[in-house]
Amino acid sequence: MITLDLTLPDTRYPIHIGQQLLGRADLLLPHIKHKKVALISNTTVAPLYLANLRQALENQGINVIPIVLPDGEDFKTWETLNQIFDALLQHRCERNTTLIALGGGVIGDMVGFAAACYQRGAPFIQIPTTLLAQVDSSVGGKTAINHPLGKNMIGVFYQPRVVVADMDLLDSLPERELSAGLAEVIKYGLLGNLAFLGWLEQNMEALRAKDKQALSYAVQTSCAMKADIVSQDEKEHGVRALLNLGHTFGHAIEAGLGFGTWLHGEAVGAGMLLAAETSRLLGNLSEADVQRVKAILEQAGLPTISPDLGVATWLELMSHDKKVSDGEIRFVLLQTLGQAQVATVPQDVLQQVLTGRFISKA
Ligand SMILES: NC(=O)c1ccc[n+]([C@@H]2O[C@H](COP(=O)([O-])OP(=O)(O)OC[C@H]3O[C@@H](n4cnc5c(N)ncnc54)[C@H](O)[C@@H]3O)[C@@H](O)[C@H]2O)c1
Ligand SMILES: O=C(O)C(=O)C[C@@H](O)[C@H](O)[C@H](O)COP(=O)(O)O
Ligand SMILES: [Zn+2]
Repeated sequence: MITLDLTLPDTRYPIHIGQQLLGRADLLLPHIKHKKVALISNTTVAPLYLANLRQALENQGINVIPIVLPDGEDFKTWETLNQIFDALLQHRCERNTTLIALGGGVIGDMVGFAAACYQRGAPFIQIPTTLLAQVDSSVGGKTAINHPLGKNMIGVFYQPRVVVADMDLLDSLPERELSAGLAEVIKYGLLGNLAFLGWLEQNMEALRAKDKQALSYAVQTSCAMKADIVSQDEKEHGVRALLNLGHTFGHAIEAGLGFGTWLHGEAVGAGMLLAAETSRLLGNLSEADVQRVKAILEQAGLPTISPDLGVATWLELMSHDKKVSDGEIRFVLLQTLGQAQVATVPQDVLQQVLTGRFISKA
């Protein structure tokens, strides 16, 4: 096991990465101050892993309240959030009851939001069970639910007390979900670490075969980069926006097609290619660079052609992006491969991208 540290002005927390960690109550106990926890998961993950973790905690004298939510991005809503609050209140959970998120990014984002709101702030712990959640969503404290008009529109920044990423939990992860997680991993290479991008190109087969060493290295490198960025800019006033590479386009795909139609990682992957194409049209990337981005997405098993939403719909959806400032859409683009920046894009360039070769013609 290796442990990274995320240090912020008001808090710091460990990110444990390794194998056989799910039963390691000793990693959680220092962060659980009262002897009651709400263990929150979904109908897919709970049957696989909830009992194991529950037993480990109960063996230490912890009272565990299991809460099992419906599964899916389309359940990242007020209604599901309210189910958490109903259960917490019915079981007389207190302000000091720790909420544990056991699941992918949807569970993590909702449990974090619930924890931030419940009695004005209960402690919470992230136990990410997808690659995407292990490399990205469990770290950094962005929590949210969706709104029909846009992704993650209602939420707060609220940090977990500890993150435990167990590579063994990925054994049961479907191939499509693994690929979706790889999109966020590739994102780190593109936005700030060219050497890592090269490593990913060399090791993509091992990652897709769920080689534990390769996965562990990818999770460590991703979390180290995210922790470094978040520690400089917790609330996204500056450099943290770079973690949004591909997301302005990607969130439009998710909302435009209906949440859950394309996976978040798939939409981000296709969005990163649109960002690369935009960067080429602005003179920053070469055609070879764009083809390199396309190739690594294909290697990861990700789609590279975005749905044709129609330019007006694209623009309308992207106008809700959280980086919009004074009505102007701000994109994360590439200066070179391995270096990102936030920039606006002239309308004619945007029009070209949204009707171009990476948009479905069907
Ligand atoms: N807060 C952040 O910084 C941040 C970062 C990236 C993404 N996100 C959010 O995360 C969400 C996407 O997360 P995700 O890709 O983990 O999706 P997800 O949470 O929907 O999980 C994907 C699917 O895999 C299942 N699953 C989870 N773990 C499993 C396991 N070990 N074995 C078998 N099945 C398993 C889930 O039940 C679900 O069906 C999006 O809502 C996105 O907006 C947030
Ligand atoms: O942690 C961040 O910052 C990110 O932007 C990570 C993204 O991968 C993630 O999808 C995030 O939820 C998107 O943020 P949003 O502010 O655009 O909703
Ligand atoms: Zn993301």
